[in-house]
Amino acid sequence: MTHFSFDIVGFDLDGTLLDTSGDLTAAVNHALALANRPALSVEQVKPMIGGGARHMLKQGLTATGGYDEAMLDRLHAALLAYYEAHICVLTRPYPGVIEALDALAARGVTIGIVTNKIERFARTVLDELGLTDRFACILGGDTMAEGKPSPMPIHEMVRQCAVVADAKRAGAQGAAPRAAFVGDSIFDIQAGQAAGLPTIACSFGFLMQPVDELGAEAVIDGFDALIPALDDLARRTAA
Ligand SMILES: O=C(O)COP(=O)(O)O
Ligand SMILES: [Mg+2]
Repeated sequence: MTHFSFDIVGFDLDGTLLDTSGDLTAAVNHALALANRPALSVEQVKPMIGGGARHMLKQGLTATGGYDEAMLDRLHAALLAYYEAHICVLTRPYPGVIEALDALAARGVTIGIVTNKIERFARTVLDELGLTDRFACILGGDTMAEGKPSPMPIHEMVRQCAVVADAKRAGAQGAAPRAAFVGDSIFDIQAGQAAGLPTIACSFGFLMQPVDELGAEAVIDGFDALIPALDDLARRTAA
């Protein structure tokens, strides 16, 4: 008999649930072109994603000749305007995401999102893909006073998901709901661990360094591995 013992699973968005690299690369290249910089490839941009759009643009400008703050402010605004207008052209869920979210829902697991994307943009992409209603909460980089790697938005995600999880587990009062966090960047793993959650790293995401160096409690190579990894992690981290 297997009891699925995480009540709450939090997910990062970019590079974890969704491959947003094509649309983010187009937005960076739009900003770089305004500064007469050469375009970057999707593979060059991927490791620049995960710390929010401004972080990504800084990296793009550094890779193509440097920047000053005034230039960064101007191009950041242009990047966001372009991205908002072209936010879901190439963006798709990774293979197996829908099936994995269905399986979690069937098990009564409450799921939330903590991304460093602007919350409004995260909601727009998820709306366009018809996924918004699956999540008990969607927290962006601008939702709380601090974004990942701060544990602040992870704590808030757990707090909001727990309200839903507790309502589902009406008979199981007393024990706090158990939560895990799934992400692709060092910011995700640091934020999750700082909030006291076991973490799972996605090897297919926008890695800033080799996945084994992230220090996550588990690694998955695809969404077909998510449920077994969560089951295993729940067993290993049971009190
Ligand atoms: O860098 C971003 O814009 C968002 O990245 P995240 O969804 O991986 O947190
Ligand atoms: Mg990410």
